[in-house]
Amino acid sequence: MLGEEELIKLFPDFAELVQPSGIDLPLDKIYTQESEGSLIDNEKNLPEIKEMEGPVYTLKPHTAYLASIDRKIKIPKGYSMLYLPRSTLLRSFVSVQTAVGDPGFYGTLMFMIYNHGDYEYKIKQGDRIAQGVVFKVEGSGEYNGSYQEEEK
Ligand SMILES: Nc1ccn([C@H]2C[C@H](O)[C@@H](COP(=O)(O)OP(=O)(O)OP(=O)(O)O)O2)c(=O)n1
Repeated sequence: MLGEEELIKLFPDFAELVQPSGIDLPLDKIYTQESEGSLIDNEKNLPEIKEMEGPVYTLKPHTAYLASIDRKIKIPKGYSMLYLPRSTLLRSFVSVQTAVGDPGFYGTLMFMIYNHGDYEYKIKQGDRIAQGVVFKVEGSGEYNGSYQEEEK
């Protein structure tokens, strides 16, 4: 796992968010689900989503949302990221569901937030919701999937 000094060099856009062994990831926007979706024979049909009005978002009980992370991220080739929820959210009955950040990925991270509680939960744009931890990958390939964006 990489520490602060390496992370600042590899993720300069996130310099002020670097922690001793990871990078804090701030919430940008929250989206609601607006239609059905499917995954059949690797044919993806993502549900339509609608941006909620911010900057303070109210998460209804027992409801799932998508959450985009502030600023685009570039994961350098040879490194992979895993995303873990901020424990304050877990202590508040809210989970952040994530997956793997592949070597070479560039774009906006999109996580799922679920309010497991019986009460509403309020969260503001800019607040940190997860921490990314970075690992060196031996013999790494490079991501070129459907969520890759073009670097400017
Ligand atoms: N919770 C997450 C986890 C990852 N990613 C980003 C970084 C990953 O490098 C990229 C692709 O993630 P996956 O490989 O998990 O996605 P799929 O396998 O579904 O997509 P593809 O078929 O394009 O590989 O999406 C994301 O936006 N949100």
